[in-house]
Amino acid sequence: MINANPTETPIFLVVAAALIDRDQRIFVQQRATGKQHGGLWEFPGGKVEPGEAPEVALARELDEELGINVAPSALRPLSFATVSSADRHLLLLLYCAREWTGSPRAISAASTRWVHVESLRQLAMPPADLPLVDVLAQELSPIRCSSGNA
Ligand SMILES: Nc1nc2c([nH]c(=O)n2[C@H]2C[C@H](O)[C@@H](COP(=O)(O)OP(=O)(O)OP(=O)(O)O)O2)c(=O)[nH]1
Repeated sequence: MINANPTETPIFLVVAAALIDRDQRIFVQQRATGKQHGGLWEFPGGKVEPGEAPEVALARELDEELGINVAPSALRPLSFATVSSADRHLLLLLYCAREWTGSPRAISAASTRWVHVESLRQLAMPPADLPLVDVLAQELSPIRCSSGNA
């Protein structure tokens, strides 16, 4: 049951990125078994630490999880989703990025894939991600999430 007392239910702020390559494919990774939502596919990212700016947190997570360097200024806000449970309100901020240095590789994830947005719908993802995939599909047709190099 969702806690009705707002003072007792913290916001759990998570940032994630849709990395988009020149073929309009999106990078996703499979969460390791043993973690919450283990085995499901997600956008790379993670928790915002206290005092951290969201874009800085996301750049840090992309470095830690994928070994790539993304300038916080290259992260463009795309959409957000919320999922409330008894102990927290998950607030998931989705950004997109088309520019980074390095090649994304699985450092902590079980597996990784580059997929077109229509194929994203075939993958099992956490509930918060489902509306975000719809927004991503809208953004990619026609291309609105561009940085001029696509
Ligand atoms: N990164 C990411 N997390 C997501 C997505 N969708 C979704 O519900 N989540 C949830 C799953 C987790 O409850 C939370 C992220 O927490 P996490 O534990 O993976 O974050 P983290 O990398 O900072 O954690 P840690 O393993 O370093 O402790 O957000 C998504 O697309 N990407």
